[in-house]
Amino acid sequence: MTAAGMAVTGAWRDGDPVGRRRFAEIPPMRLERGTALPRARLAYETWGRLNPARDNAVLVLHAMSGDSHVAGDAEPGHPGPGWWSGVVGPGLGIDTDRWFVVCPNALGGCQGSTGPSAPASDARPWGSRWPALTIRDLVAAETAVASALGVRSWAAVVGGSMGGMRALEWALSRPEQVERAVVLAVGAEASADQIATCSVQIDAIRADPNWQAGDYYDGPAGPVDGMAIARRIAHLTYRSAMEIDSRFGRETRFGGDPLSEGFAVESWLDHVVAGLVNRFDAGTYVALTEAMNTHDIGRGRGGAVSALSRMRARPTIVGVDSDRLYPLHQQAELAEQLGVPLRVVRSQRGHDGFLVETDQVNEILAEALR
Ligand SMILES: CC(=O)SCCNC(=O)CCNC(=O)[C@H](O)C(C)(C)COP(=O)(O)OP(=O)(O)OC[C@H]1O[C@@H](n2cnc3c(N)ncnc32)[C@H](O)[C@@H]1OP(=O)(O)O
Ligand SMILES: N[C@@H](CCO)C(=O)O
Repeated sequence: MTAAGMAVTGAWRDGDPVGRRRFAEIPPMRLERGTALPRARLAYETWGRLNPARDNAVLVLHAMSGDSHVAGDAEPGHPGPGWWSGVVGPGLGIDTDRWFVVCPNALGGCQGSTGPSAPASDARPWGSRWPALTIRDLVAAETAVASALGVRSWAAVVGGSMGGMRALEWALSRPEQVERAVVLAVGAEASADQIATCSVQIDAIRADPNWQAGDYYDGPAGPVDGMAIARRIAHLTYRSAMEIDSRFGRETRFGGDPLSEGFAVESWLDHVVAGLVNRFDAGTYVALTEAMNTHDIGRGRGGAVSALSRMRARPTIVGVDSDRLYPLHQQAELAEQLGVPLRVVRSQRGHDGFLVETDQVNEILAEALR
């Protein structure tokens, strides 16, 4: 299970290939907890064209480990294809022949946006000095991208999981700027179960001696073992027990003796976790996971029901029937409170169903954007 030999941080660094990323400067901002964030930027990518009326812009928001590369092939700076390349593109659910699609890397991220691995004013990584964020801070930062592009309002804000948290917050905090909100695989607030699951992941990273209180960037090794454990925990919550059991059963690593070589499911976890650890920064993992724990659309708004009653955007609420992390009843409650039908993705793939069930997601998105 050792992650020895992995990179200290998978964060994007100045000098790495920029690819199609562009950058929006964020003016100094006051974070929700009162801390000042002096200077920051968001990396973003766009597809399609903003029309002369500037009314065809769609903001797509990624989940915790995603980035700005929502569509297209692998390219310099992005070793894999876009994380929703089956959903965003010409003729797809978010049709880039019609829509001007914008996808920013979240504040606190590690793929070009300012986050713990990025240089602070003294040119050293923020590390332990990085301020705690809320989901509302992420949304406040994203307004800089709209300003940079001259987008006054979004025809739609679309996101799943942590992206869905931000889509909800965009619609509630800036109602005049969001015409449609498409919210997938999330609820109105982080539940105790979700907070607990996130907290043990943070604990695993912080318990790694190479975490160094968040100031590991100059050291020989980052907290790769802690992050590998965190991602194992997370990945299991992203998939369903039914899928894992039916895919792997008691199959062994190499088809031989289970008493000597262990199980195929362990080898799968090793593989998917190594991918994440190599491309992602532990400081960002902690910062964004903590931000997800703050998710609560009702905070300061008289509770979730009161908040939702003020929604002006046309909502589409989508859940995955086998999601054990953000279970379907949470989307059912959102849909009921908003008075819209719940859209259900049928899948064995659990929470990740919103990423992989592209046919169903395309159909729902095409309808939501019609
Ligand atoms: C909205 C967002 O922004 S999220 C951002 C995108 N998310 C991520 O990138 C998170 C990490 N990735 C994932 O969670 C997943 O890859 C998904 C959800 C995107 C796609 O899931 P799937 O295609 O079902 O991948 P799955 O979990 O089956 O893993 C397949 C990999 O495991 C490997 N694998 C399968 N069985 C085994 C095994 N027994 N031993 C070792 N490796 C195995 C496959 O070869 C494949 O490898 P590859 O990805 O290098 O080609
Ligand atoms: N697999 C996705 C789902 C999280 O919601 C991710 O890693 O971001």
